[in-house]
Amino acid sequence: MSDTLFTGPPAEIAPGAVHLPGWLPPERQAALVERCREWAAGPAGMLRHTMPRGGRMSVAMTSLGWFWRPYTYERTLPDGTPVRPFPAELGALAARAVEAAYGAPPAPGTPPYDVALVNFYDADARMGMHQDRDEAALEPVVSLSLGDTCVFRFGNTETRTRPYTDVELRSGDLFVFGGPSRLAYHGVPRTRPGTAPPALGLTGRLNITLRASGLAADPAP
Ligand SMILES: O=C(O)CCC(=O)C(=O)O
Ligand SMILES: [Fe+2]
Repeated sequence: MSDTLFTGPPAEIAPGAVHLPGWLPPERQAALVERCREWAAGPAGMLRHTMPRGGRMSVAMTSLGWFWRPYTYERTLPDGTPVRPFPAELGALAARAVEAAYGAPPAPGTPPYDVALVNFYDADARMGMHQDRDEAALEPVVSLSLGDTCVFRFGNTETRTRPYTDVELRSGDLFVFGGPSRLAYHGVPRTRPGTAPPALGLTGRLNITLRASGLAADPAP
């Protein structure tokens, strides 16, 4: 099947929420999967976080730039080890993604993209409806999907429930949500195991979100 079958024009799913199918070419997808393998190796590793009420997330994740755990960003890992730095290549990717979604790159002087969450979904992993609201900045969230297709549920800012739109996110798809949709509830009710492009050598789904934390890199002591 042609990879270009799924490339298409940007689709506005909600005001400020844009889906760009097949935005990342296959060779860039493969390179990014390799980078994810490096990032997953440490020092934080892929963690399935425990939620405040005791449940364990089914998605395994690591973060770059800042250490995310429910529901905060920290400058170091729990044992004091520095967090793996946010790679410059991801900052450049975020800027290109914002431009592709909205027609203009992030304005000069806006809070920089400085944190990436790398999420891994095995066949059983899901992510419940939530808002991305641990950031102190409201720059758009940039989301890249690799590997298995998933159902991405994109809702509204008021409730975890309807109205929402289910979108299939395939390997290479870009989804950007900002502006009036920046705090919309969203989640991943399921993936479609075995749908990853074979050339990626990936069993499961990776999702990378790029965000501006809005947090000071070197807060005053
Ligand atoms: O896996 C996805 O597509 C969504 C991930 C997500 O919502 C998050 O990391 O906050
Ligand atoms: Fe999210």
